[in-house]
Amino acid sequence: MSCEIRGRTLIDVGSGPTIYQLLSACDHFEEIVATDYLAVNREELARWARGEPGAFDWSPFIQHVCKIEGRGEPWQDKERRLRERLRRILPIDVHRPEPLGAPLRPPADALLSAFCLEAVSPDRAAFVRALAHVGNLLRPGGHALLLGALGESFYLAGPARLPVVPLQESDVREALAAAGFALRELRSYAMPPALRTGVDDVDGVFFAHAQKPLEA
Ligand SMILES: C[S@@+](CC[C@H](N)C(=O)[O-])C[C@H]1O[C@@H](n2cnc3c(N)ncnc32)[C@H](O)[C@@H]1O
Repeated sequence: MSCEIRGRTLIDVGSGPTIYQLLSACDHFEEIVATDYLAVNREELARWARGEPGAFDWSPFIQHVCKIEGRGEPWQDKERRLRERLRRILPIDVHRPEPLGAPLRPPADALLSAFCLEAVSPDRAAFVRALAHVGNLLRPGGHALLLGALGESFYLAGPARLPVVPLQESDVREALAAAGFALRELRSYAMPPALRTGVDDVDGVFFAHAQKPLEA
């Protein structure tokens, strides 16, 4: 993560039941706010944060992240740090202009969202609106880091076939501009054949770093 992306609060939009996306980010913020629409996902995250028996075992993922970060940090230290910093797990609906139901106080220094906005938006116009809504959680000058699917129209979650709005890189670029963000970096990666397992029809993933402009 770029050394300029740090601060007091990071909000993760549509966390699901997962923490992989927070493992490196948690070193750069005092507080992590996780969010999800579904109570079942928030409860699973809370079980992990409390270290309850039976919660999903993220330790192999934490060990792997420590290895690729290459600082020789014991993985237990990172696990402890993320648990300490993950203080709030809140309900969210990105389709509302006020996604948390009330303003985040203080607004976040950075926003992270992985595979959420395109998965919950029925079309590109709704994706743009969702981006603008989550932008309301950020302070002026705050950073948005988005990870998402390209060219995906569905994914399977157990027996459910969930629709996704298929995006091209140009759609991501245009949506960020239309939602009022300044694009800093956009990278795309093609999905290697070995990862095309049939649980979705994703073509690739994008990584976007954008910034909310400073107020005039
Ligand atoms: C594909 S999952 C991604 C979860 C996680 N970020 C990850 O990378 O694995 C999309 C998430 O969006 C959540 N979601 C569904 N509707 C939503 C809404 N209206 N607002 C915010 N999140 C929503 C789902 O509950 C789900 O956890």
